[in-house]
Amino acid sequence: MVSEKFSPYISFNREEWSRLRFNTPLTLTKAEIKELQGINERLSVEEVKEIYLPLTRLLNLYINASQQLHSVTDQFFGQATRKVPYIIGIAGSVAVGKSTTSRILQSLLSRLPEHPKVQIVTTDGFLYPNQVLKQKGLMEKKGFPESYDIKKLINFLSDLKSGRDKVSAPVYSHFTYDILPEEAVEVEEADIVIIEGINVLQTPSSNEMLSKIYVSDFFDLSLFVDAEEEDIQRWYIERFKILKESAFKDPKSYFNRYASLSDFEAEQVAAEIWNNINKKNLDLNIYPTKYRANIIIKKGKDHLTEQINLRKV
Ligand SMILES: Nc1ncnc2c1ncn2[C@@H]1O[C@H](COP(=O)(O)OP(=O)(O)O)[C@@H](O)[C@H]1O
Ligand SMILES: CC(C)(COP(=O)(O)O)[C@@H](O)C(=O)NCCC(=O)O
Repeated sequence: MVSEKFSPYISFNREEWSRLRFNTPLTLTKAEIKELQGINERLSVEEVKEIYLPLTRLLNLYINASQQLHSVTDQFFGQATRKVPYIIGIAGSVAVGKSTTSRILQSLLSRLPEHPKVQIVTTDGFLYPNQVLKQKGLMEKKGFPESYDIKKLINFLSDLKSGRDKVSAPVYSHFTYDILPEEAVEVEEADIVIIEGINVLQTPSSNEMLSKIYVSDFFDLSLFVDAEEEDIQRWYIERFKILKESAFKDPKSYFNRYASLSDFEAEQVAAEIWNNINKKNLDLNIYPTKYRANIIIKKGKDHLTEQINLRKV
């Protein structure tokens, strides 16, 4: 816990934060609101207006400031350096809403007057394939730090920040529950890249201090999506039940064996996976990274943001 008095963060409740929208030039037409709801049909329009528009305004100011810094550095060198993307890291538990947050920000940031190209890369693509996880005895530890090829992720970020025009990342499928060996996501001439994943604020454990480089060293800004554990568990179980009625029904789905479960049985199975894997990972490896973030978004029971903490320095 960071004590209020000495906290490096300024805290805003929902109302205080929503006032910071001021006159953000972003207005949302009905069509745009519809498009945003396509990201997540349960997303409330108030949440977008009161939380995400002020956040977009702040990110825009940060991005502009970083571009100015880039241009004074060029002046100092007396020559133009290569343009590099602005990188935003988004961390938080499994099922806390990282993908939803990333997609809302992608949509709003790409509407800024400069129309930046915004791409999302999820770090699950850097998990070892199931075959390797099985060999290492890590199938029950998917998402734990040791289940990721962090060197590969660091190399990817390093290529991105060194100004390469085109960088590719591996792809993970929640449907097959494995890496898709034939697929890759290309990041090409992006202005902003959102790196989303449970592990993005983690530091190497002392026995793997081979590299002193952290994933977050490549971030211009980081966000932690936070909520109470009991709420996240509920969202995890709800999502599992929705998947049981949709994706799991496909015989090719990894979880097809769960498609015929009753709702009650599905709740038991999801709670078991949550408690044995994701909750342990949250307590051990994810919550402890929260105060490394520049911005902490704390959501309440119904996914509505209750508090935003903004790092002062
Ligand atoms: N802002 C939101 N409003 C309503 N529902 C949300 C919101 N964010 C996430 N959810 C729901 O919570 C669950 C987890 O969200 P998701 O973005 O998939 O999490 P993560 O990427 O962290 O695993 C999903 O069922 C999603 O629909
Ligand atoms: C692949 C993940 C580690 C990544 O989490 P995400 O980025 O989707 O929040 C997670 O979805 C996962 O598979 N955890 C293992 C236990 C489970 O099946 O939920």
